[in-house]
Amino acid sequence: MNAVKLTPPTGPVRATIPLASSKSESNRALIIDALTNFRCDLQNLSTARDTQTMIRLLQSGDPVADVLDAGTTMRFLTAYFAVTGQQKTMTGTPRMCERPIGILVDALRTLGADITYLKNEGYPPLQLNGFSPSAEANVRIRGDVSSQYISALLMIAPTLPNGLTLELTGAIGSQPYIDMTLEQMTYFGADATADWINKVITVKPSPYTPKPYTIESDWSGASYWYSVAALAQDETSELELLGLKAKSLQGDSAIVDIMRPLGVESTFTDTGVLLTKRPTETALAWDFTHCPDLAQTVAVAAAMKGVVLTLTGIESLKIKETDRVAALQAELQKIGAELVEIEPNHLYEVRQVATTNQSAATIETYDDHRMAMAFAPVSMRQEIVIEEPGVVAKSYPSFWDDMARIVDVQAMQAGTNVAG
Ligand SMILES: O=C(O)C1=C[C@@H](OP(=O)(O)O)[C@@H](O)[C@H](O)C1
Ligand SMILES: C=C(OP(=O)(O)O)C(=O)O
Repeated sequence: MNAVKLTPPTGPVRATIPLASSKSESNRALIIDALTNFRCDLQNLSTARDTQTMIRLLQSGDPVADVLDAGTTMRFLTAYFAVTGQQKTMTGTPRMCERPIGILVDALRTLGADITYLKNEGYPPLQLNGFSPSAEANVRIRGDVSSQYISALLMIAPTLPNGLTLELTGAIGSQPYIDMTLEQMTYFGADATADWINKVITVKPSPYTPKPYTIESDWSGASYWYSVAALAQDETSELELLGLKAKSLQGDSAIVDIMRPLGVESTFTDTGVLLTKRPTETALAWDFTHCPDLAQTVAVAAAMKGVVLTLTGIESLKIKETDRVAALQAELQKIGAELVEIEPNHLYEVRQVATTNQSAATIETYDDHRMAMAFAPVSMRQEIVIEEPGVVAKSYPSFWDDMARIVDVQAMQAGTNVAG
C-alpha cells in the first residue's frame, strides 16, 4: 500500500500555488481543435491524465480507445469518433464501465451513428461502427444524469448537416459546464444559442474557426487550497493561487462564495487570487447541483471546522469516480464527523460528532482523486495519512508537490505501518 503522511505546519501558512490548468476547458478545446484538423494553437493545456489521455487518443490510429477513468474523455470522444465515422472500441477502467452512457448513445443513434454495446446495455465498452447522418436534427435528452452527454453532443453539432436542437428534459445538473461548452464553441466561431427558460439549445451547421486559445487554471483544483486556508490555524495565513480569473468559464469558481462563510476571503490580483482568513459562521447550506466536484472539499472543511453543513444536489456523486457519497460517509467518520442522509437521495448533513484529535487517521481514496485532495487539508490541524496518493494524477498531477510547499509530505511504501 502506497501512502503519504502529512504533518501539520507549525507557524502561519504562506505560499504561492501554481495550480494545474482546467481539464474541463482543455478537453473541450481539444475536441474543437480536432474538428478544425488540429489548426488551433492551444496554450496551457492541462497536465491532468484525463487531458493527456484525450491528446493521446486523438492522435492514435489504434482501433481501441481506452480512456482509463476519464469521464469527459469517454463521453466527448464517443461523440467525436462516432460522427467523424471512426470505427473504434470505446473502453476504460472497470469503474468507467459502470458509469452510464446510454443517454448519449441513444442521442448519437438518432443522429445516425451505428453503436453497439459490447457488454452491458447502457454502459461501456462500446463499438462505434460508422456514421450515416440522419435528417433528424432534434434530440430530446435528460439533463439530470450528466451534463457531459450534452456537452459532447453540442461540440460535434456544428459538423452535422442540419445542426442540432437539443431539448433538455427534467432538472438540469452541472449547467455551468454546458455554458462553458457553449462559450468555448462560440469563441471558435460556432453559432450556438441556449434558451434556458424553455431548456432548448440550438446549434447551426457551420465550421469552427481555428484560433489560439489559452486554458485557465483549474478552479476545482483551487478548491483544495481554499480548504487549506479555511483550516489554517494561524489567522495571518495567506495563499496566492496563480492563473485564476474573477470572470471564469468554470462553475467551480463558486468556491469563492462557498468558502466565505467557512472563513476564507478572496481578493483577485493581476496574477490570480489571494486567500486570507476571515471570521467563520456556524452553519452553511449549499446546493451542489451546479458544482458537484466541490462537494467533497466543502464537506471535509466543514467537518473539521465544526460547521454544520447542509448539502443538496449531490445525487450525481454516486456515478462519478466512485460512489462519493458512500466514500465520504466512510472516511468522514475517521476525522470525527458524519454525513447523514436526512431526506433520501436529496438532503444531507455533515456534522462533527467528536472533537478528537486522532493522530494519523488513514484515509482510503477509492480510485478517486478528489477523495485524496479533499482530505489532504485536514493536515492543517492533525496528522493524516492518505492512501494511494497517485490518484491525484487524474486532474492535478503536481498536487503533492504543491502541498509540500506548506506541510511535510512523507511518502510511505507498501508494508509500512502508516498509522505509526
Ligand atoms: O463537463 C465537464 O468537464 C465535467 C462535468 C461534470 O460532470 P457531470 O456533468 O457528470 O456532473 C463534472 O463533475 C466533471 O468533473 C467535469
Ligand atoms: C467527475 C469527474 O470527472 P469525470 O466525470 O470527467 O471522470 C471529476 O473530475 O471529479
